[in-house]
Amino acid sequence: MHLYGTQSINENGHLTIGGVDTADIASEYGTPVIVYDIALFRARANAFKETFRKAGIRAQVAYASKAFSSIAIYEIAKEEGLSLDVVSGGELYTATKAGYPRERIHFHGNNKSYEELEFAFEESIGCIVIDNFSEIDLIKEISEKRKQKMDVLIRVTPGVEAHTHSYITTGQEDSKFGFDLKNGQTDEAFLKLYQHPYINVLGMHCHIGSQIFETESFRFAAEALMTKMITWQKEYDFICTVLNLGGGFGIRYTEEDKPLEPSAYVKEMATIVSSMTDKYNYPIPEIWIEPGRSLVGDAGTTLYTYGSSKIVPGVRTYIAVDGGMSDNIRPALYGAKYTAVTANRMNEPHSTKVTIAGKCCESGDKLIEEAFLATPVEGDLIATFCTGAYSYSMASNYNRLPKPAVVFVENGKHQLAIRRETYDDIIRLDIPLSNVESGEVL
Ligand SMILES: Cc1ncc(COP(=O)(O)O)c(C=O)c1O
Ligand SMILES: N[C@@H](CCCC[NH3+])C(=O)O
Repeated sequence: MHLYGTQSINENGHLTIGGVDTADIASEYGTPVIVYDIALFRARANAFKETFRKAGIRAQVAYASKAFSSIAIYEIAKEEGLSLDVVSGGELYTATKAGYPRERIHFHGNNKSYEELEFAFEESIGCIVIDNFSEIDLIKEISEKRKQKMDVLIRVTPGVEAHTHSYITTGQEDSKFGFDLKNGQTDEAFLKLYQHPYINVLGMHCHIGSQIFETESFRFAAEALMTKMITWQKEYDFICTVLNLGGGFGIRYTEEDKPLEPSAYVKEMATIVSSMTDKYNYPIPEIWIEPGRSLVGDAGTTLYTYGSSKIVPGVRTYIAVDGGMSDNIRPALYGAKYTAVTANRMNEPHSTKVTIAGKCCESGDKLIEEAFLATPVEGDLIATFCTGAYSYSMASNYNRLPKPAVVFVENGKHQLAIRRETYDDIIRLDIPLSNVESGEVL
């Protein structure tokens, strides 16, 4: 059994995280509940930052907060000195509520609205990552109207195919994100921007995909972007000061996943950047990265209660838990694999093969097709590991299930970070027809 971060087993045979008994968390906050190991998040953040520091590379590590966005996690990211990647007005708003230093906020998105961009200007954020030609027009319009400067990066698709699930690759040419590097779009975007009085092009950005376990694709991407930067120096005497290579660093969901140390990726990036800058006598740019999953993924554990079961003779035993695809869509959406344990009986052999099903009205609502648990007893506390990234942030109210609570643990203490939704939260936007003035009813 593989435990993550501060996870351990106490004298009662219970799973503990951050020195806190998961059975206590379940009884205090109910289930499902997502528990974040904050010490592990801090360690992961530090590992990236330290690698750059030791290599003597000027860098920014931005937390790609689409993986898990909340005021509390932004507060921790801020404490750790991370920059922040946001992809919507909602994430930006959350960051402002967390008091995030505006100069460290980077704004992404392939269809930022006028209002979202204006919000970014109002907040004087650190940089906007421009994704397409319509956005260039909007940014020009807003910056000229406000007479306000803005730093930008140009997002490009370098034509790199990362080896991962096709839905989570983003760097290939046929992608909805960014300007194509090879067909002239990137140059066209650059020419529209680089002499603008209010727009300051810092450099280029790419993100080639997610859950990547090799460094080669990052090398190809860095090489492709550096080559373009060198061309712009020759042709327009323009120097990019930032090279942003995105996120995508893989984590261990199951034993089949073999994640690399942050240093492996950083070394690869640094090697190619320094060899090309040496060769072409180009000033070394700052390297920015945007890890999401690799900062929060394995720091999150979801606790569920096992309620009912069904045996399909000769086929499988389903055990159903009190959450499902509503709090973790990844198995249904990507066929993502997870591991689980019986958190209240950790010392018992985990040798009973079951399928862990959710409670949504959907046959595909299976969290783990083949899980090995202690012989299941109704009421067991089932923990699924590595649910810190893209679970809560992709959660829904399908079947009008309330979203789970989120609890942070560290050094034997626990703290509610997002309260469990109530039924009233779920109906709060509903407008009963019976409320409508008579005469206007459908
Ligand atoms: C632009 C960008 N940056 C960073 C990330 C974070 O990726 P990951 O969570 O795989 O590190 C994503 C998501 O894939 C992204 O689209
Ligand atoms: N949501 C995806 C990753 C998408 C990353 C954002 N570009 C996942 O769960 O793996």
